[in-house]
Order: sequence, then structure tokens, then C-alpha cells
Amino acid sequence: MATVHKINEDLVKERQKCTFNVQELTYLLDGGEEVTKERREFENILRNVKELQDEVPEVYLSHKERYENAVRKTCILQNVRNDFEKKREVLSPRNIFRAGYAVIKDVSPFFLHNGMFVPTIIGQGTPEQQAEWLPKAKAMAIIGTYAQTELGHGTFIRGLETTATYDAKTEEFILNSPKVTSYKWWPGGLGTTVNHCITVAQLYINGKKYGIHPFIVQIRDLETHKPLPGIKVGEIGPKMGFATANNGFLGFQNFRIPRKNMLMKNAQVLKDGTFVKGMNEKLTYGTMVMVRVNIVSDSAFHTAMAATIAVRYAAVRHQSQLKAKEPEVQIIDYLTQQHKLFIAIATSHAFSNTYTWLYQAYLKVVEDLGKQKQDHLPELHALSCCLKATSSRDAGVIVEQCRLACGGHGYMASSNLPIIYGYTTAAITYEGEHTVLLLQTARYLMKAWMSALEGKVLAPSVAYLVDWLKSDKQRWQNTPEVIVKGFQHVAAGKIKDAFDAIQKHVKAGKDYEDAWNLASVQLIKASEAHSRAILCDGYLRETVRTSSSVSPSLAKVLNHLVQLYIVYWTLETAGDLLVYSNIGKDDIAVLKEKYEELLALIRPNAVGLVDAFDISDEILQSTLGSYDGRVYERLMEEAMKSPLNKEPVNQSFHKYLKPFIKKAKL
Ligand SMILES: CCCCCCCCCC/C=C\CCC/C=C/C(=O)SCCNC(=O)CCNC(=O)[C@H](O)C(C)(C)COP(=O)(O)OP(=O)(O)OC[C@H]1O[C@@H](n2cnc3c(N)ncnc32)[C@H](O)[C@@H]1OP(=O)(O)O
Ligand SMILES: Cc1cc2nc3c(=O)[nH]c(=O)nc-3n(C[C@H](O)[C@H](O)[C@H](O)COP(=O)(O)OP(=O)(O)OC[C@H]3O[C@@H](n4cnc5c(N)ncnc54)[C@H](O)[C@@H]3O)c2cc1C
Repeated sequence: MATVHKINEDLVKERQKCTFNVQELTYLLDGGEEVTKERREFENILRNVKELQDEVPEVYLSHKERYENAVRKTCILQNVRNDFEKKREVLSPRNIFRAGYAVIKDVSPFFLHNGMFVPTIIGQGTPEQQAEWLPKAKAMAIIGTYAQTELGHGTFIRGLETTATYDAKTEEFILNSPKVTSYKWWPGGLGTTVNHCITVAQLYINGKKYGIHPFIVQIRDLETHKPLPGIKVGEIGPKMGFATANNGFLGFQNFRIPRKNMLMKNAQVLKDGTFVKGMNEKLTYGTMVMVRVNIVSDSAFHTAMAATIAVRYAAVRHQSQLKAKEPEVQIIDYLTQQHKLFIAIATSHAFSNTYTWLYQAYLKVVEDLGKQKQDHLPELHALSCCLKATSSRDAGVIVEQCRLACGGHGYMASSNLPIIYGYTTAAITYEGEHTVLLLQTARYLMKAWMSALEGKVLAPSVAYLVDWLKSDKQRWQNTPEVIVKGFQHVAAGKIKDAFDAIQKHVKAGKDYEDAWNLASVQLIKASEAHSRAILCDGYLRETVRTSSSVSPSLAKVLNHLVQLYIVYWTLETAGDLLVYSNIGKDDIAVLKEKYEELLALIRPNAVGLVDAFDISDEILQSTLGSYDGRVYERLMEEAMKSPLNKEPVNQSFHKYLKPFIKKAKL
């Protein structure tokens, strides 16, 4: 039986101070009591699967062993999941996503299968293609990934070089990778795990190019797992993080696939080679939109993980004295520490709330597309781009801030903060590089500004541009609602400035494209300001909405958090607000005090707030962040697992050190 340890006394006291019902907040964050119960039940089952316990911490395994262990455990996880789903409802995607962290210490080599392969078949396949591929894919009789990026191109996907040339005689496509830069590079699981992939390739029919399209390609034999003739595939090697994601490369040499393997929900190639255009060629990019929306939720979770570790550690850790002769204080009582950590909690809430409405907007667009309506697609694309960019970037900063807030111990692998940082920071690049996505949103904002000038009605997320043009700037008040308006004024002002900068360059004789490039620093700043306005506005609206349905004590804490988020960003961007809104120096001075008051109000609830994220010790995998707060004992226990501590004298002493020392003595 597992030993039950006493909970650290500081944490006990912190939990007694909490002014709200932690369970109530957990249910709210999960989306309902039933979801929490399902999640806990599944996590509990996993906790008791002996084969999932690592004998040796993964960090001591070789690259190859680590990968093999990840495959072994993912297969067990999938079997446990299948058994669970046979008896009950299908697990919610967020619950399976979270549970995965308890099993795979880093990123699963199967991650892209459910994350992009299956969704692309659903989003891009015809009903017949779905009937053929989905049952096999869902049962994992075939395992796939999403192979789009190449060595030479990741961002500019119209420039992809893999070719799919239609041969009407045999009704096949012939896949080729003409140059080294045409090799697929990066897809998760491609290295040595998957047997299928969605390959995005340039379509050629009778020598004419028809742009990029998705194809389902079997790349390995289902029995032997050997690459099929004409396929060159392998793993790309170690990276900054993503140690077990098994990212791979893939090249084709005259590799033939049947015509039916082109996913044809949008565009089609008929038997005779006739190309039938889809409603909108950008629908081929649909899976990326879905993943970008999901990244907002992933960012919320990664931020919550880091906040949980750093807040619990800050409650347990005592260092230095505030006053002479008094005991050393809990580091959480330093205001600077609260400044580093409470924004982490609020940021996770901001992203969760944003994801809630963004996901609904995504579902609405999918529903509309089913009815051949695409009016809201450009707005969704613009929102998903800037919110993916901002949430992943903020999450990266916050995770690193939490690591730094843990001092030296935050640098230990056993704190788990380095691994969390590894996969959080990757999201800034994958699924559309940060700057590139901000520029996509800027493109939409420039059009929106033009429409606003022409007096047109704008989509809801940019409607503030019309208000800004119509009205005088509102008299400043330090209320959340007026501050949000202030963020909209900053966004509107920066959008106008970027627009004017482009016009100025065009008037000076530049091409529009060159003018765009010359104004692009201003464009990304406009896009960032728009993101911040959207995040603050959405977070405030969602909090007001939920506050009426929760207990008054919880509503009060949620209100403190949203205010903290808004005031924090007001102070961070005070310079912009001074330029573009009616805020005055005195208002900023008042808000500085307000910020300190909010830190004090949140202080007694800090541990309760991170407990409410309800992230189990198995998922956190952190010596610093466990529920019981046995920080020092765990650090020592983990250190003792080092293979270097398994023998009193390491052989290198006899081989190298002893002769070296002897020589030095002579
Ligand atoms: C179990 C353990 C768990 C542990 C887990 C831990 C980690 C968890 C997370 C892991 C998750 C996932 C793993 C990683 C997976 C990564 C996968 C990838 O990265 S896949 C590859 C992604 N690639 C990209 O995102 C490429 C980015 N580039 C593009 O999207 C485009 O090239 C783009 C948009 C930059 C430019 O495209 P293009 O040149 O064609 O367009 P234009 O700029 O000319 O614009 C034309 C026009 O089209 C509109 N447009 C563009 N895109 C879209 C779209 N998607 N939808 C709708 N409309 C779009 C654009 O706005 C323009 O409109 P216009 O009206 O003309 O202005
Ligand atoms: C961990 C990880 C997992 C991944 N998994 C997958 C996967 O499963 N499947 C897959 O297909 N791909 C995957 N990718 C690839 C990923 O999608 C690309 O790396 C990403 O889209 C960025 O493209 P790039 O590498 O070509 O960057 P580049 O575009 O070369 O970026 C380099 C620099 O150029 C700048 N730049 C480029 N274009 C412009 C522009 N138009 N304007 C201004 N600046 C510009 C960028 O801002 C950046 O600073 C993964 C990547 C990572 C890191």
C-alpha cells in the first residue's frame, strides 16, 4: 500500500484561509460536475495501472528508450481508454488530453493521430471517404499524422514542393519529392510510429498546377511496418523539447496512390482528370483553424500547470526575513512574488474563458459551411490566428516566469517546469509561426478599417472600430468596462496608424506589398493590441455571465481575477493607453494602488485557486508542486534515483580521475 504522507503545514493553513468553495470552481472550469467526475474517474483508473509506473525516471533514459517507453505506455493508455469508453460515455477530448500528461511525460508519438489526422479526414473527406477511413482511424487500426511542412517551407504553404501528378490512365496520383527541400519535415509520429499520413501536396493535372491539396497516404506496411517502396522516412533527431513526439521526415519517389485518396470534400479530381473547384480554396486550411482554436485551451492548461507548481512551492518555501528577529517568511508573502504568480492564475482563466466562446464561434462556422455559407470564416480565421499567437506567446512567458519564481529548484528537471516550457514554447511556432499569424490578422484588420471608413457594418469582433470613428473618446474611469474600451481605443489607434503608414508608402510610390512590409512592425503591434482588447473584453463578458450562476463567494474571487488581469495589462501597456486613450497620469497612479489591493485580496485564495485547477500529482509530475507540499523530501527522493547515486564510486574514478590526480601530484 502506498505510504500516506502528512500535508505540509503551510499548505494546510493556506487551504484553511480560502474564502470560496474549491470544488465549485473546479466544476466551473471543467464545464460541469459530470465532466469533473468523468475526468477524476479516468485519472484514478490510470493511477492504478501498474505498467504505467516508470521504474526509472524518463529523464535518465536514452533517446531511443524514451521513445519506446512512450509508445508502450501510449498503447496501454489507449487500451484503458477503450475499456472505459465501452462501459461509459466517450471521454471528452479535454479529459483525455489532460490524462495523457499523467502517462507520457512529454508529447505522445501518437498525438497527431487524434490531433490532426482524424480531424482532417472529418473536415476534408467526403462522406464516402469518411466511411472508408474513419472507422479504421478511430479504432487505431491505422495510425496517421499530418504531413504538411517541408524542409524548405513551413509558413508559405502555397510554396510546398511535394507533387501529386494525376495519371488518368491508371486513375492514380504519383507523389514525388523533387528536391531535398521538398522532404516533409516535422510531422509528429512520422519518424517511426505511424503507418499513414495526410500529405499536403501540389496537384498537377496534364502539366497544369492546381494548388495544394490533402491526400491520404499509406507509408508503411501494416504487417512489417517497413516503409513501402518509393517512401523514404525517418526521425529528425533531438529538439529543444518534444522528446518523445517522434517528429519525422518523409520523401516520395514515384509513389502511386489511388484517385480516391485525395480528400475531396472541397475540391475534386474526376476520373478523366477534370478538376472541380471547391467553394473556397482556403477550406483546405481548415484543420489548422481547428488546431489554432484548441491551442488557446492548451495554453490555458499549460499556464495552470506552471501556476500550480509555482504557487504551491511559494507557499511552502521560506526564504529571508521581512523584519529582523522574525522568522523567515513564506516567499508567497513577497509582493514581487505575488506579482509574478497571480497573473499566471488569471491568465489561465482568461484563456479558458476565451476558448469557451471561440470554440462556439468555430462550431457555428463549421455548421454554416455545411450549408454552403462562409460569411463568418474570415472573422474566425482572423480571431483564431491572433488568439493562437497571443495565448501561446503569453503562456511561454508565464511558464518561464513561474520557473524563475521557483529560484534554483525551478531549474531541476524534477520540477517539471523545463518540460512544460519545452512544449509550451513550441506552440508559439507550430500551427502557424507567431509573427506570421499576427500578420494574417492584420490583413483582416486593414480591410475592416477600410470598411469602417466607408461606413459599412462590421463583424462583432471589430465593431469597436466604428464606435471609435463615431464617438469622442469616452471620459476615462477606472472601471473594468471603461478600461476595456481603452484597450479598444489603443487597438483602433494602432490599426489606423498602420493603415496610414501603408498609404503613406504607397503615395510615395511603393508597391502595396513593399508598403505592407515597411509597415509590418506597426501591423503586428496593431494585431497584438486587437488580441489584448479581445481577450480582456471576452474574459470580462464571460465572467459577468458566469458570476450570476455561481455562489457569491466564488463570484467575488472570479471578479478579483478578471480585474487583476485587466489592471495588470493596463499597467503593462500604460504608454499605449496614454497615447491612444483618455487615461491620465493620475488614473495610472490609482490603478497601481488598485493592483496592489487586488494582489492582497487574491493572496488568501492563491492556493485554493490553483487547487481548483485540480491537476493531479501524476499529471504535474513535479517535486515542487505536489498537493502535499513535500518539496524537500521529494527533491531528495528524486535525486536518489540518479543512476550516479546507485554506486558508491563511479568507474570513471578508476579509469580517468585517479590516474589524472596521480599525474597532477607528480
Ligand atoms: C498525451 C500527452 C499530451 C502532451 C501534449 C503537449 C503538447 C500539446 C499540444 C500538441 C499539439 C499539437 C502538436 C503540434 C502539431 C503541429 C502541427 C503543425 O504545425 S501543422 C502545420 C501548420 N502550418 C501552418 O500553420 C502554416 C502557416 N501558414 C499558413 O497558414 C498560410 O500559408 C498563410 C495563412 C500564412 C498564408 O496562406 P496563403 O499564402 O495561401 O494566403 P494569403 O496570405 O495569400 O491569404 C489569402 C487569403 O486567404 C485567407 N486565409 C488564409 N488562411 C486561411 C484559413 N485558414 N481560413 C480562412 N481563410 C484563410 C487570408 O485571410 C486571405 O484572405 P483575403 O481576404 O485575401 O485577405
Ligand atoms: C514542435 C513542432 C512540431 C511540429 N509539428 C508539425 C506537424 O505535425 N506537421 C507539420 O506539417 N508541421 C509541423 N511543424 C512545423 C510548423 O508548422 C512550422 O515550423 C511553422 O509553421 C513555422 O514555419 P517555418 O518553420 O517554415 O518558419 P519560417 O516561416 O521559416 O519562419 C522563420 C522566420 O521567418 C519569419 N517569416 C516567415 N514568413 C514571413 C512573412 N510572410 N512575414 C514576416 N515574417 C515571416 C517568421 O516570423 C520567423 O521569424 C512543427 C513544428 C514544431 C516546432
